[in-house]
Amino acid sequence: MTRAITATGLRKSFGDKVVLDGIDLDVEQGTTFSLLGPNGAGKTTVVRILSTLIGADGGAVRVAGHDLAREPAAVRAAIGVTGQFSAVDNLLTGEENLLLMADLQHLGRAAGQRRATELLQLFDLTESAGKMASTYSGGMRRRLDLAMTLVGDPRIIFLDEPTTGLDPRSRRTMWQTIRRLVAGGVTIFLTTQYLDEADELADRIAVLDHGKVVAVGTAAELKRGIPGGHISLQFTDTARLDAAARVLGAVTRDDDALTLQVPSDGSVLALRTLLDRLDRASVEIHGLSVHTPDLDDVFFALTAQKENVR
Ligand SMILES: Nc1ncnc2c1ncn2[C@@H]1O[C@H](COP(=O)(O)OP(=O)(O)OP(=O)(O)O)[C@@H](O)[C@H]1O
Repeated sequence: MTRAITATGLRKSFGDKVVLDGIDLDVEQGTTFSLLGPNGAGKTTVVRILSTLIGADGGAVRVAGHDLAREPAAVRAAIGVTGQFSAVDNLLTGEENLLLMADLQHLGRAAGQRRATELLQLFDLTESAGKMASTYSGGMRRRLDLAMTLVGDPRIIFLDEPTTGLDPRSRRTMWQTIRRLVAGGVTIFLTTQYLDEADELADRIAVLDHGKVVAVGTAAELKRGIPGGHISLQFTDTARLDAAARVLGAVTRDDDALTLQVPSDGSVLALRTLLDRLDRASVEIHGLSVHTPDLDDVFFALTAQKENVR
């Protein structure tokens, strides 16, 4: 697999505040990579460095095959960036915003117009193309913002919290757009605070906390890597609860709710073994639920409670 982005030992401080403390990242071409982390963990700082907006204090970075320190212009030509704050000019129409972007990228009048028309269609903005951007909803503005990023047909796109503030329907539309781009071979570097978004879109996820990558892998690998899976059993009375606790040994019990929690890897085998043991001891259960760790559990297990503002 070809690498779209590699970063090794990336470091950045603002004054005496260490924001990135030697992080490594590795993103394959044509995939979605998500950087997760609490507020202030350093996600935007990573995006700003990888997209040449600010310099790093140390480390080596290659983007689209180019050394970031030596060939920033070549990196800039290969990437698109949409930040947390919209680049849309409110005093222009949607189409004019796209044409302005095409002009800035020296696309030429005819090619620029073609690209603008194409992107307006792709982002479902054709009908509102002639309206002032100030009249657009938040979701339309986000779509226009992303369309503007795509004018130069970048192969690597940095999306810094692209769905913050969007309603559920607009988020879904943005997710579909991102999937379509990746299907077309584009690499997406996505920062988000929404765990479901990373779970839904990312091929690989890195969790950033206090300037360090504390875990990296697929969502499934991250979930397997933390404890938290358990089977919860419910009983009709304390006698049965006591009997089950004796049979099963190391359990967490909640007498008020008449439940026991048994650690489990979530496999069918673990469930069957547990039920067999209760069966053999003739202990009847009233209800049962299996809890496998989700990305929320991963996030809470891996990131510190203390806010990342130092
Ligand atoms: N230009 C700057 N000068 C000083 N400190 C900065 C600067 N930019 C970022 N920081 C600090 O660096 C840390 C990381 O900020 P960053 O914006 O990268 O975090 P983040 O993970 O993107 O957070 P959020 O999820 O809130 O956007 C924060 O403590 C922030 O205050």
